[in-house]
Amino acid sequence: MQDILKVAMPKGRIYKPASKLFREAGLAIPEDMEDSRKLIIPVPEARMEFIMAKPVDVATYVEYGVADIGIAGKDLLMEENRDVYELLDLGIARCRMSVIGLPDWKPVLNPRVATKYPNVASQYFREQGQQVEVIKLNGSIELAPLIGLADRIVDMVETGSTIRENGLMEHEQIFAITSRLIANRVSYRMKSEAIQALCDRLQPVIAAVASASK
Ligand SMILES: Nc1ncnc2c1ncn2[C@@H]1O[C@H](COP(=O)(O)OP(=O)(O)OP(=O)(O)O)[C@@H](O)[C@H]1O
Ligand SMILES: O=P(O)(O)OC[C@H]1O[C@H](OP(=O)(O)OP(=O)(O)O)[C@H](O)[C@@H]1O
Repeated sequence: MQDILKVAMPKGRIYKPASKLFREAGLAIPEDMEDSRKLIIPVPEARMEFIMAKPVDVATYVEYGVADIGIAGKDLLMEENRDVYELLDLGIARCRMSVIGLPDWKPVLNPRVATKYPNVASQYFREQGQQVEVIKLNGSIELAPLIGLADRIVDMVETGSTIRENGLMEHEQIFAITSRLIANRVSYRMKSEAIQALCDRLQPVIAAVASASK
């Protein structure tokens, strides 16, 4: 009998494009899965079980093997550095990680940097040879330079409207972000057939979406 795959599915921003990708790959995933309050959703037709997760927790579930595979943004994979396999770049939820500040920002000694991504920010400035004080925030990061909490921020930019509407400027781009399909290391071996079959179904859909957006 074929294995049932446990999939950690991020709620929120990534959910729609990810579930669309799965459906286009021929997997019978209900469209309204996210609307319900149910957290574990079996989809026997697709031989899958979906675990509806907070995006930041997906890689944790996959590392610990309570989910065989999952979908996570590259931003969180870089920040969390979980021990998981990255199988596919799904090409969805595109944005970038950037250093942002006021347009008239001037270099200061030991600047304060506010971010949701303290590991990413520390590593970036370390590699730049700059000493900074990193302040961890959980949202509305763009507030920090406006209210004098930080000199700069490290945050995501997608359309650029948040920085524009707050009179901020993108100073440097650190890396590009898309969502990735990740797998637990043991599941990757034990359920290799089911995981490979899923990748084989997803790959042409990802390629078609990429070429349509060129
Ligand atoms: N404009 C964007 N801002 C933030 N994340 C984005 C953006 N565009 C795509 N993403 C991707 O979506 C993921 C975040 O999704 P989402 O905003 O739903 O979760 P969240 O950060 O936990 O949300 P919140 O804490 O606001 O509820 C990121 O990890 C990133 O990969
Ligand atoms: O370039 P844009 O299209 O404006 O998108 C970028 C914004 O989106 C994210 O915030 P989010 O909406 O997740 O809210 P948050 O402030 O609670 O993190 C991110 O932290 C930026 O603030």
